[in-house]
Amino acid sequence: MDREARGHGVDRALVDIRGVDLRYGEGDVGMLALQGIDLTVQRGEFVALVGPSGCGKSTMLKLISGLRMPSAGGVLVGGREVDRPLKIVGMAFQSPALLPWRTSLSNALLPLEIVEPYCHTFGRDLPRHKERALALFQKVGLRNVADRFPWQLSGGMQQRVSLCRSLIHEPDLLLLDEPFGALDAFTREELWDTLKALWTERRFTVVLVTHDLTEATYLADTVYVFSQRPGRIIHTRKVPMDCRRTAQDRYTVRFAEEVASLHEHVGHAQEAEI
Ligand SMILES: Nc1ncnc2c1ncn2[C@@H]1O[C@H](COP(=O)(O)OP(=O)(O)OP(=O)(O)O)[C@@H](O)[C@H]1O
Repeated sequence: MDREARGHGVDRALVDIRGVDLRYGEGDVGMLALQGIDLTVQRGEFVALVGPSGCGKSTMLKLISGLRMPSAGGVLVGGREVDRPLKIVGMAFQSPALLPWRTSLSNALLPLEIVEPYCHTFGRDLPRHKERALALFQKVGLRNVADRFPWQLSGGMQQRVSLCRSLIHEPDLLLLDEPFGALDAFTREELWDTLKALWTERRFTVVLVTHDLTEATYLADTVYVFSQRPGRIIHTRKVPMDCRRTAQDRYTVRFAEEVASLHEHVGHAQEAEI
């Protein structure tokens, strides 16, 4: 497809997934996890992937980050075919997975120690990196925890450190796999606003996997609903920004209708034959 045919929108795409199938394993023991996926994420867009358990949402993140290659079709990130794990990606998961022997600050700095090009000058740039990490800590509501170890922090604090770690190298693309799934409702909602504020300020591109339709509606510009395995996109929903600007918007009829509509589509996905 030439540039004209792809149109202006696709030219701004950071992630462009075309006709992708992904199969785990070979032959009779192989299993088709994703089928015929076409999905474009624009630069600065916030996208959520929802759908039944096992429909291939996390597999989508593995494809985008280059941890898995498609069995058919192609994945472009920043206009380049993804053929190896990407460096421009930040990732956070349901488990914060912090290293217990490192302090919070040292955990947050980890990507700078191992990701190119930062790793080459890590020692020299450490004071500057620390300053940046502490500023990020402030932004996500972490105070006086830099020298504490993960086991001295609450789950919510650990997840905030994990969020800082995923953003410290200023990635273009943030991939989030149910990062708030294990938190209590109050902390989870606080972190939605933390993430929203960071995204509004920095406009990185986000792909969020979640089971929480309120979370998807509140945070994402576009929500993709996946079918049961093999995962296909069965519904694409643009969420109007004016119904999700502030936490109070979540209690409006308009917002509730958005969530209810998504719920219906996920319900159809769950009922559908495999
Ligand atoms: N490394 C792997 N090898 C074989 N099968 C796998 C592998 N990883 C995932 N699968 C299978 O692929 C399918 C999709 O898994 P995936 O984790 O992407 O789903 P998901 O939608 O993220 O699920 P959940 O919502 O439960 O986290 C599942 O059936 C899973 O068992």
